[in-house]
Amino acid sequence: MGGSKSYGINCEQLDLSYLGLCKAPDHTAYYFLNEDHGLFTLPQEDFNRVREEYSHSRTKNLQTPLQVICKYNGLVMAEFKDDDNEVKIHYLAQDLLYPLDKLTVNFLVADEYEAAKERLRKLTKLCYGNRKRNIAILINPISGKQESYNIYKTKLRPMLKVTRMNYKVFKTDGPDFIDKWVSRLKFKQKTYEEREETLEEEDQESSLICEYTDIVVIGGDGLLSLYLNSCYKHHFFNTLIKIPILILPGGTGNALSMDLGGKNIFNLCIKFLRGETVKGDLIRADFMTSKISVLCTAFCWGFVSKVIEKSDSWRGCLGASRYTVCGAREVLCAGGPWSMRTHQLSKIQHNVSISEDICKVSSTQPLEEVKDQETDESDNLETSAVPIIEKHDIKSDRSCYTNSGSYKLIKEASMNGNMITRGEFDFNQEILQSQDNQNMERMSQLGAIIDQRDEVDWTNIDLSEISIMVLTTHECRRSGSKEVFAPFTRINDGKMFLCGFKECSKLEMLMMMAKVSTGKGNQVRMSKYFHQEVKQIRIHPNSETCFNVDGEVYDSDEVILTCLPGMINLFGEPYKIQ
Ligand SMILES: Nc1ncnc2c1ncn2[C@@H]1O[C@H](COP(=O)(O)OP(=O)(O)OP(=O)(O)O)[C@@H](O)[C@H]1O
Repeated sequence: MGGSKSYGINCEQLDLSYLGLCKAPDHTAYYFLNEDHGLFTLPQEDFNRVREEYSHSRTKNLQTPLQVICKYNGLVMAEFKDDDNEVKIHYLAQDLLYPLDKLTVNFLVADEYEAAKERLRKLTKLCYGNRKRNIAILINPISGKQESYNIYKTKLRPMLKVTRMNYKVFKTDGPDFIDKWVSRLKFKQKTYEEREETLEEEDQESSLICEYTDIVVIGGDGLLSLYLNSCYKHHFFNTLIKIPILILPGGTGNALSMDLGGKNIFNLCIKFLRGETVKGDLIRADFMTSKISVLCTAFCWGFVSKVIEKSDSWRGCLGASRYTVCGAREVLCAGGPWSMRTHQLSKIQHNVSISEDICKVSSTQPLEEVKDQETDESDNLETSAVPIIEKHDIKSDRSCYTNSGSYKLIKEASMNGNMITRGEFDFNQEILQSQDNQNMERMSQLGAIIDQRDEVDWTNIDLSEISIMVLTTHECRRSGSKEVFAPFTRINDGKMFLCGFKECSKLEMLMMMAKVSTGKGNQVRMSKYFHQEVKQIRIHPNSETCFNVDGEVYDSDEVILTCLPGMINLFGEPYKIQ
């Protein structure tokens, strides 16, 4: 048994009625379960003294320290063997050296076993609820240091196994994988009971549920971005975007995962098991030409974009430090003396405008077109192109799906509170009939109204004195370092910020980069750093520069970027603002 810690517990906090008592296999210790403190233990010789102490103490302060095995939130799951009166408790050890540990206790008395079982069931239900989950795990094997699969195998999988959740694992085999995978997702209509739970959601699309209840992305920000953008193009974006996402840091930068507690993967997994989510902000990018996309991390151009583009070829040899090394090189190696102004390197010449208030903007491509292209393309795809590498199906229920790929749907309707019809109909036909309504609804929900692009009051920002500019909705931490770029904003604050460095010399630029890398947020106090909250910005690129959208390189094009507050559900918890 690893990782026990000793500390005294104030008896005022202990409700002894919640305590369970069981004997250790070697009869030398007693174990307690408590909703506030989790699982703790006491040597046998101390037990009677503590009980005495408790019953006589007026202050209810225990002098004898208890050994805490795991805090309440570290309790993962319990297994029961009725024949042997045995309980196996899986928990997170506190030293995290061997994080997932287990304790097996055999009860000598059947009644005690039954009582402990009851308490453990209650505790784990409090922890994880009763929600039936079917989890899709998407792994990018080439991202970052190629650790994604290992993260799954050593950290997430053990927890999923003991909690007996249904899950399927998919390994990406190239850049197109996610798009194909999303286009093949299956949906079914909510049952009568499921719809009862969400009475307010009565429209066609809200009554659908995806085959997966949770998505786990193990890779970098690029992989998450690919997933979100594939969802964005899907017919049922409104349904897909509600599916909560866990991002485990398998990539290089892992900015969003780091901001949600990804530094401690075990704690993040526990939050995932317990269903602890936050509403995250997204950015919608409307490009003048064909592409419409959503961003979850940052939109960069100029210097930053150039560094990210160049550093991609250094992926193999430098790993996570490629951005820092490449950034420093860009500043230092471009011609000219030390006093040279860095804006000459970055060549930011865009016009940027900020709208006065939250306004609706135009969509440059009718969404029907996007959707039709997708449908045509996905029809030609082979299902076998999506490799399932692992499947863990506790209670497989595929009765709703037919083998043909199109699937049947059991429709339940009610009249006077009773279910009166139960028939099957072709779901694809229904999709065709409802396409127009869905797209209008979806666009209005996203704040996109066609042909109002020029009705917005735009204010120009003078870029002549700016060296670096980034648009983001969260802190932008980096794994493998302490770096924090925008320490004043959080993924769930409903805000989007334009931030960066004003024109500075090479030396000042390097100093600023050094401040960012300490992670203390001191750059914010420097006069050359700026940040400004914006609802929407428009960029007119007038040079041959590229954009960087969540780490992926895009050709530059006129674009309007709009904040979509609270659009996604993400597992984890952002850092508290100091
Ligand atoms: N199997 C694969 N083979 C080749 N490329 C892939 C594969 N799977 C995904 N990709 C591509 O890998 C790119 C990078 O992915 P990802 O964001 O996961 O890692 P990263 O760039 O190392 O991390 P970060 O974005 O945090 O810096 C994406 O553009 C994606 O299209």
